[in-house]
Amino acid sequence: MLDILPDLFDQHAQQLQWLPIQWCDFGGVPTFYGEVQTVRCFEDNSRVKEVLAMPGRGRVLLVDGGGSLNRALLGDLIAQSAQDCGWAGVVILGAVRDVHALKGMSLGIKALGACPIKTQRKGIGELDCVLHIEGVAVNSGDYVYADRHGIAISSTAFHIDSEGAIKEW
Ligand SMILES: O=C([O-])CC(=O)C(=O)O
Repeated sequence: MLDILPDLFDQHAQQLQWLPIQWCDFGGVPTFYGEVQTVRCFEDNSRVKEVLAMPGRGRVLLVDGGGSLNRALLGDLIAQSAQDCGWAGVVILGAVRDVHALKGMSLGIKALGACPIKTQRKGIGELDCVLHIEGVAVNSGDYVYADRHGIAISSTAFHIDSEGAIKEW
C-alpha cells in the first residue's frame, strides 16, 4: 500500500490527530493501520514481549518508552513473534535493535531510533494505559494510521482499500 495519510487528512482532518514526530521506519511495511493497544515502560520490555506473543488480530502496539535511546525495546525475536501472532505494527517512542532483520519482516515498525543494547526485564511496565504523546492522548481502542509521513491517531476506524479509497466503519 502506498501513502494513506494525505488523503486521510484531506477527507477526514477533523477526526485525526497528527503526531508531529519524524519517526524512523524499521519494518518491512511502511504503511499500516489498526486498532491500538498501549504500553508504557522505561528501559524494560517485559510487557512488550508478553503482549506481542498474544494474538494481534491486525492491531498496532503503541509503546511509550519515555523516548529513551539507551535500551532497545524490540529486536528480531520479539518482532518475529509479533509477525507470527498477526500484529499489523509496532510503534515505539524509544529504540529498537537488529535493524537489518527488522527490515525483512512483514510488519510495520516505527521508532525514534536504534540501540544495540537489550533491556533487563524486571516485569515493570503498564498495559492499556492512557498515553500522552506530543499533547495527544491515546488509549487502547483508538486507531493508528501510519505511512512514510508518520503517524496519525483517531477514535474512528477507517478502512482503506488497495486503491486507496477510504471508508468510515
Ligand atoms: O529480547 C529483547 O529484549 C530484544 C531482542 O533482542 C529481541 O527481541 O530479539
